[in-house]
Amino acid sequence: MPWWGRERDGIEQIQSGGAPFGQIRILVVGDSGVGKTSLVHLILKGCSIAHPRPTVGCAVGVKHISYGSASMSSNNLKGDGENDFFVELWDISGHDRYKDFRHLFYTQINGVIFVHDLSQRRTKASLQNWVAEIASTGTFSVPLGSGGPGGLPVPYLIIANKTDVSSNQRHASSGNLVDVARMWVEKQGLLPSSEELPLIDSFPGSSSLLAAAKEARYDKEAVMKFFKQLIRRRYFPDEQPAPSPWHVPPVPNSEEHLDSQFFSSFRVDKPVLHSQRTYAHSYSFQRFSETRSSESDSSKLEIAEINY
Ligand SMILES: Nc1nc2c(ncn2[C@@H]2O[C@H](COP(=O)(O)OP(=O)(O)OP(=O)(O)O)[C@@H](O)[C@H]2O)c(=O)[nH]1
Repeated sequence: MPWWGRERDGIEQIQSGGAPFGQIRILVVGDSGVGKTSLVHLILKGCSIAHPRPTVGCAVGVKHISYGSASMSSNNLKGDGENDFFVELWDISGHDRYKDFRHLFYTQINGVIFVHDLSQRRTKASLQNWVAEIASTGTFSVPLGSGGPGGLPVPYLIIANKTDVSSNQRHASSGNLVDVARMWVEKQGLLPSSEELPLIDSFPGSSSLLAAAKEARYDKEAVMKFFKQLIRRRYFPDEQPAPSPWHVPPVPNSEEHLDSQFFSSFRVDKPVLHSQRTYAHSYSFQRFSETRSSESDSSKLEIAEINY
């Protein structure tokens, strides 16, 4: 079958004219007001949003990125080994009024970005509730075989926001989180040297995500790596890095475990993106329903599966 006619796991057919090769879906969740919409706007547009409105239900933004794969090098449209993908960012309202039906948006998830507000400690603690809610009601694309922390079977990223209004908390808590995150990646052998890993203690100085965006000096590389990892997992599983021989410490439901996924540096990337629209559509995909004995399986999650 010719490459442009191949369909696998929802891959969109490629047509001459630049239709995307495929798409991945990422939920952006966290309590109301932590800054999810601001973050999505920043990722999509490369600039801050002055007065974000509270999200009604869910808003979907789409980022268009290129991904290069060895298997595409000889037959891709561009001829340069890269093809285009859509990254859907599903910005879920954190307001309680949507609690009863927001699970309708948890369909065919490839990854999750959790956002919390450093000035509101409870927003970090409540990430566990978000994990549990998504794990128990969501359907997942390319789920991890053994389940993940809290039963969440897809890779995730945690972003701490509002460092400007909580510089004390930031310094008290995030430094060692970044160390742990760096250690993870280095042990994975994913990066030849730590210089290539943009894991710094949040934004430079005491600036916030918004301030950093205003000054156009935020580092988005970690987020882009996350996106590309999800593309690879879905469309090029044969190109996954070799599994790591070591595992996540057995703390699947603890805050510390979530902390260890704290990647918070950003850098400006060319804003290619574009559409943001209100989404009020529910799908009826098959639910992911793998049976797992969560505690033991979760504790053995391969780092390679959930890290960059
Ligand atoms: N000081 C500061 N304020 C921020 C930052 N990020 C977002 N905000 C503000 O926080 C408020 C809430 O931001 P949103 O992006 O709407 O938060 P949300 O998580 O999408 O909220 P919901 O739609 O209710 O779930 C807005 O007034 C933002 O301007 C930041 O880094 N620092």
